[in-house]
Amino acid sequence: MASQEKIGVVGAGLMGREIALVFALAGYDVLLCDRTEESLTQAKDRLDQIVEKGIARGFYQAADTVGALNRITTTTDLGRFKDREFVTEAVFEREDVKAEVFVRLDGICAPACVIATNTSTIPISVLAAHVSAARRANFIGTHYFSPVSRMRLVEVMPGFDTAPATLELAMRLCRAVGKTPIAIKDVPGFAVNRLLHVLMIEAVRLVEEGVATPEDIDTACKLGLGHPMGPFELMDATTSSLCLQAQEIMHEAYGERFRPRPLLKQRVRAGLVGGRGKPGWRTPRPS
Ligand SMILES: C[C@H](O)CC(=O)SCCNC(=O)CCNC(=O)[C@H](O)C(C)(C)COP(=O)(O)OP(=O)(O)OC[C@H]1O[C@@H](n2cnc3c(N)ncnc32)[C@H](O)[C@@H]1OP(=O)(O)O
Repeated sequence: MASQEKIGVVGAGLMGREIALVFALAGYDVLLCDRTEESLTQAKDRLDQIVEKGIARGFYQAADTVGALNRITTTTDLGRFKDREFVTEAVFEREDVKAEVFVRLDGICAPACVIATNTSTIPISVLAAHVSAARRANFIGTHYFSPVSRMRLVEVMPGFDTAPATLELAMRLCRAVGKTPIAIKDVPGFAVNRLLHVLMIEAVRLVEEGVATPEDIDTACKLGLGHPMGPFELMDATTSSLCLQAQEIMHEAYGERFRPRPLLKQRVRAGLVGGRGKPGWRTPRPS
């Protein structure tokens, strides 16, 4: 078998840790970096849970998962990325936070290393401006969907200066880890988030107008449209704060049709954002 690329993932949160897992399950050697040992331990615990559940449900063979988990090395030292050949950034969805990571990676990684970003809304060419002109040929967007271990789509976006070989490599690696990549033009929100947030904004508007409850709207989407989860369950799973951020970026880019609803803004300011253990639209406040 031809030697596989050495993979790096920066950010061990909801997306990064599972991106690391899918590469490791496909046999790749993965280095996963985050700022603190605590977040790395949390990530490993969560991956253990995902794998355990996956084995019980017949998605994975127990023997394969032991090897896969062993193929993920964790570190808080980005300096160790100098031997990596394909690095995916999956840190907080803010340009300044991502920019800091790109500047550092650009200085550490070999010239041939490809840097991919898992941004969901920020244009790739805007993020590519934070690496050197030479690196921009090796810079690309690969947008995974949550939960990454289960969702098969990856949107792949070349920026203005991305080389065709970088696009080919990204598409090949996505397929090698069992995903279905689609090549998308580099616009804010790409394709999926533009579709998703139109639905989410209208769902919140229905609640504001008292037309239906979040629970009934989720039921409507599941039983009437065949969606696996309703928009409020999905906002809770991905967090309302991340949804608001995405809508703000797309509102700035496209105007009125993505203006975040006042109720969503108010709930985020009140801390009702969802996510694990936090109250959301459908997850109750602790009594
Ligand atoms: C934010 C980004 O830019 C864009 C996005 O990622 S948008 C999100 C797109 N994702 C979706 O629409 C996923 C919708 N969900 C599904 O299709 C189904 O739940 C599924 C196929 C993932 C799993 O189905 P199924 O196995 O029947 O459900 P279930 O076992 O209950 O769910 C698996 C786990 O994934 C979690 N989950 C489901 N969707 C999630 C999501 N979008 N984000 C985070 N967690 C999610 C569930 O809470 C559950 O967690 P647990 O293992 O701790 O209990």
